[in-house]
Amino acid sequence: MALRACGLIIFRRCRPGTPAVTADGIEFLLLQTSYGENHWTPPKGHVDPGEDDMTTALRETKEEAGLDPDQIHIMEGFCKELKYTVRNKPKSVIYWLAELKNYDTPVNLSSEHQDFRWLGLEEACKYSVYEDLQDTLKAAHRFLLGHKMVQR
Ligand SMILES: Nc1nc2c(ncn2[C@@H]2O[C@H](COP(=O)(O)OP(=O)(O)OP(=O)(O)OP(=O)(O)OC[C@H]3O[C@@H](n4cnc5c(=O)[nH]c(N)nc54)[C@H](O)[C@@H]3O)[C@@H](O)[C@H]2O)c(=O)[nH]1
Repeated sequence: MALRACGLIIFRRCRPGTPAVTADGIEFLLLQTSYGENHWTPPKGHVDPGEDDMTTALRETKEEAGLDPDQIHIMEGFCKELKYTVRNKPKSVIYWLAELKNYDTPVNLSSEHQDFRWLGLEEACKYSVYEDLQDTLKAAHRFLLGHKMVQR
């Protein structure tokens, strides 16, 4: 059976009236593992037995980034599944998209990660290296640009 993991692509938008760090004001959160290849991904992790996918995504976001469900807003209509192979086993990762409500909310890492960055799309794609994750970030970015009118 395929390994299954779920997570959240967390983004934040610059505060109105302050200079944007990126051209469009959108920044994505990536975490760097403290083990293995020290790779960068959004917060995510394995689904525990009996756990539903969204519960996993929220739990891992809390454990890995220190962000509570009430500090983020899940964007309706965006969900992507990535399929890749880890140690010769198929793995499926489901990502939803979530906005950090307050730009200044601090990120608190667990021992599983050694660093984090808020990055514009171009930089986020450089850090994430995997083509499928890059495509997912680009899709999330396109989705957000289409949602400009409902910016909260
Ligand atoms: N010491 C040590 N310990 C480890 C290691 N490994 C795990 N632990 C322990 O496991 C716990 C983590 O548990 P959770 O948090 O529940 O799970 P996940 O978040 O799912 O975490 P993983 O890191 O297992 O899974 P991936 O991120 O999927 O990376 C696996 C490989 O897949 C590739 N890869 C990654 N992302 C993409 C992508 O988007 N696209 C593509 N195409 N490929 C991608 C890349 O080649 C990468 O090397 C930790 O606490 C550790 O104790 C390790 O090597 N050494």
